[in-house]
This record gives sequence, C-alpha cells and structure tokens, in this order.
Amino acid sequence: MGKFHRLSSFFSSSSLSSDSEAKKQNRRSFSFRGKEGLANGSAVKNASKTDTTAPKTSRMVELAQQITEATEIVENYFKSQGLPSPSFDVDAPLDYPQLPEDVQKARLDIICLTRELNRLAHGPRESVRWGIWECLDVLSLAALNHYGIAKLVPVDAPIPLADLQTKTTLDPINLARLLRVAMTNGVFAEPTPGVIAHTAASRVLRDDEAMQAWIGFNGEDLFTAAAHVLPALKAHPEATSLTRAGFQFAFDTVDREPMFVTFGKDPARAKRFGRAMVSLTGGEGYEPAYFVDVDKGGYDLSEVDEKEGTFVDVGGSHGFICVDLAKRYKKMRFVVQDLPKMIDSAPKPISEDPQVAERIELQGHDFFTEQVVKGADVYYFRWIIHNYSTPYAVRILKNLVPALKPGARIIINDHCLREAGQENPWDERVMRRMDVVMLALLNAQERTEEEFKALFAAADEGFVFKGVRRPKGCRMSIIEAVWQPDKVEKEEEKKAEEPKAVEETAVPAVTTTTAEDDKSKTEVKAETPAPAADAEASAESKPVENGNGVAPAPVEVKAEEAK
Ligand SMILES: C[S@@+](CC[C@H](N)C(=O)[O-])C[C@H]1O[C@@H](n2cnc3c(N)ncnc32)[C@H](O)[C@@H]1O
Repeated sequence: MGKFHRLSSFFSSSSLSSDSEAKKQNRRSFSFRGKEGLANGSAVKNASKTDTTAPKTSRMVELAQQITEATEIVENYFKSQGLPSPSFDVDAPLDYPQLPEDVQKARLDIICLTRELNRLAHGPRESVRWGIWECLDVLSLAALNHYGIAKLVPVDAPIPLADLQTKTTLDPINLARLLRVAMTNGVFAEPTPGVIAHTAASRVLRDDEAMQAWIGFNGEDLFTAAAHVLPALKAHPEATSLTRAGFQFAFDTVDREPMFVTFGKDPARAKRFGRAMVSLTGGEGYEPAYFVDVDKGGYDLSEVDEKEGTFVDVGGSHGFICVDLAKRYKKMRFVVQDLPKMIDSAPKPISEDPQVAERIELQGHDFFTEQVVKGADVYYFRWIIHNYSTPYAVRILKNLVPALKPGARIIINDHCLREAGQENPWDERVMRRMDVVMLALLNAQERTEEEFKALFAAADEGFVFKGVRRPKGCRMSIIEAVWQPDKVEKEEEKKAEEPKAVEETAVPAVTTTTAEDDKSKTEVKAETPAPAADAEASAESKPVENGNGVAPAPVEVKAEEAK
C-alpha cells in the first residue's frame, strides 16, 4: 500500500492528522449529532469541553461563543498582518489571503457554525419554508449575469436605475426586482433609493470572466436541468442513462444525446462550460497544485520523469494540468486527450514556454473507444469518472486495457465520499451537492472508496487497487490502481495448483448491460462470472451502490449514447 492509506484514516481540508484526533472527531460528531458542528480539527479551543457541574449552556449560546472565539482569531490575524478586515465594500479584496492553518480552521468554523446558528434562529418550520426559496437567488444571479448588468454599473460611481435601464433590454421593473433580490446576498447595493452601486461581490461578476461562465453554466444549464430531475426520476427511476437525466428532460434531448454532445454542437455553450471548469479549478480546495505540487500533498512523478515516461490526461480539456506538470517535470512527455472540438479550441501554443509546449501533444480521442496511446506510464482522469454512472465508468476503464503495460498507473482525481457527517459541514455540503449536480446533468455520481475499488474490479481483474489519498486542504482525492496482469496470472496458476477444497457455488446474478442494437452491443458483464462468494470483487455480480447507499438498477447502455 506504500504511501496510500485507507480513506477512513484521512480527514483533510478538515483533515485530521492522527488516529487520536480522528477519535476525538468521532466523539465530537457524536456529541453534536444532528447539528452543524465544528470544522474537523477546529481552531476553537473549548469546542469539546464538557463541564458537567456548570448549568447547561444552550446550543445557541454555545455556538455564539464559539463563533466569537473563531472570529477573534481571524480578526487578530488580519490586524497583526496590517490587513483590512474582511468586507464586501466595493474596493475590498475579493479573496482571503493564504492563511496559517489555525486561522484557516477558525475561518472554517465561522462558516460552519454561523449556518447552524442561523437555522436555530429561524426555527425548523421557517427554515424549511424559506430554504426552498434559495432557487430564486439563483434565478436573480443567473438573469443579472445573462444580461451583463454588472458590466453596466460603473465601479467608481453609483448609477441611477433609470440610467442603467437604458443600457439593457431588461425593463425597469424586472431590472429593479432582480437587482434587489441579489442585494439581499451582498451582490450590488442601493446606497440611496433608486441608485445602484457595486459591492465587492458584484465586482466579481463584472471582472471575473471565468466566474461569469460559472454563473452562466450553473444558472442556465444546471439550474434548468435540476428543475427537471423529478420528471426524469419518475420516468426512469434507476437514473443511470446518460440520455435520460434532468438535463435531457430540460432541453428536449431525451434518448437522443448526452450533455457533452449537446454542448459540442453549440460552441458558445461549450466554451462557457470550459470556462466554468476553470473557475471551479481556481476555487479553494480544487487548485491543480494539490495534484501537481508534491509539497502540497500532490502526486510525485519524479520516477516517471527520470525515465522520460508518458502521462496521458484523458478528458484533459485544454491541458492545464499537463502544462503545470511539464513546468515542474522537465523530461517526461504528455498527451492531452479530449473530444476533437475541445482539442481544436485549446490555446496554441499550449504554453509560451517552448520547453513545455514541445512535450505536450494534444490529441482528439473519445474515451469510449479503445485507448490509442499504448504503453504510457500514467493514465490520468480528472473530473471524468464522476461524470458517469457505473456501466459507463467501467467501460472507460475497460477501454484502457489493450493499451496498458505492466506497472502502468491509473489515477482518478475526483471527490471520494465518506460516510455522512465525516467531513466538516462545509465540505460535506459542497460534495453532497456535487453528487446531485452529477445526477441532474449526467445521471452520474460521486463515489466512495469502496465504489472506486469495485469499478476497477469490474473493469478487469488486472487492475490492482492501491487506495485513496487526499491532500490536506483539498476536497479532491487521488485514487490509484496499477495494471498488474502478471499478478493475476500467478495467482491463477497458484490456485490451479492448489487442491480444490470447496465446491464452487452457483453462478451469481450478473448485471448485464446490453444494447438493443447488435452492432452497438456493449457489455460490462465480467467475462468469467465470479462465484457468488467473490461477489464483492465484481461490480457486475453485485450492483455497485452509489454514495447515497442506493443500489442503481441495471441499465442499458447504447454505444452511441455513450459518445
Ligand atoms: C468535467 S470536464 C473535466 C476536464 C478536465 N479533466 C478538468 O479537470 O477540468 C470533462 C471533460 O471530458 C471531456 N469529454 C466528454 N466526453 C468525452 C469523451 N467521450 N472522450 C473524451 N473526452 C470527453 C469533455 O470535453 C471535458 O473536457
């Protein structure tokens, strides 16, 4: 297992560094069960103190005290560094600086605990009643972004609503009502009635092109798809087909094409998606450095570099990970594979540095066909496998097999779900929501360590699962398997030599996915069905559970659908 560990021993972003801390966290989770709780490894000192003699402090007071304590830690740090206090004033910094670990933990505590205090202050009924209206915040932001309103408001001088209206096709009433909803979230301000000003948050909408794409994609593609998940689930409760997700119900493409094909037909929408991914990648906890930079817990490729090996970024978009890796590792070569349209739209040259650019090849390749780069050292999938339900994901891995040399590494860089409540509440919220994003867009899912292990086992028994590692501070995990068909052969030889002690049990139920059309027949059935006793080793013989603990029903996969 080497440097890999079982996921259960990792608590990062929120990461705990030792078993004793993990136990403490477990106790903490228990004592705060059903409540928002503190970020793991909380900076707030009295978080786990229990004074049995003192009169019981209410949860609200406890939270308020902890929030005060955490806020003081953050505030004192800002003062000590001569930094302005966090603010949404128009000229305020848009991002937090890199914070020392304890201050970052305190900041996370504030984020988590204020949410819980807020809910307690609302009370259960009111909090549920108005919680559902968050969709209207999305609507307001999506519309203001769509009409480019932030660019029409000058940064240095507020503008009367009437003047602003002349610059847009939105009529005055609609402009005002959408703006005023956004203002309730700190986006834009109205310093005097009828006059609109920027805040730091609306400035982000104005100046950050990747954020505009992020809001556009989420507000117009995801939001619309999410609103159609219920009809999709009613029609196809198993929710595994790429062409029967909320997205297809929203955009009238049911049984016709998956989301990426729809995007591929519309360059502006495809570009927006690409830019949105850049925004996500720039967000806290998702930075490429968590994979590229060994000092940040990234993956060490020195050995591959030393032997001038090859790294294939499958579904690598415009190749930004390879560019960063090539800057760090000076000898190895890189192939970025994506659908031809995505490859065509990549920047050329891919890097200003010729030493970097000459070692990166961009290649149109569909990962639902056999891998064409034979004998590479690493095949890397970042934000790819979570886009697919199990039958498709297994198929992507299977397509690698003819290309693999013994010792080849397969690295998946995705979220890896833990049991509910084991993340700090903010990470939990982001990751659980991402799981549902996958449902809405692609009928796909985030996975647990066991589910990743089962994927590899279902694809081919030559994949030896190495485990999951999560760099501290990062939400994404590094999930690795190595191709060792020789190991399987040796084990098979050994087994053949051993006297047969136990009579083999009956052939298990096998989940087979077969296209109706013979030409496009696609099976993810294990070639040799495993005995029932070995069912766990085969995702087909035991339907793989998704992160919500629900086993998806068998699904038909049509080859053309998976393109
Ligand atoms: C969520 S993005 C991830 C991109 C990149 N790996 C990253 O980390 O940002 C999924 C990528 O898969 C690509 N893709 C979708 N279907 C594909 C296919 N059949 N073959 C190859 N690439 C595909 C998309 O074009 C897109 O760039």
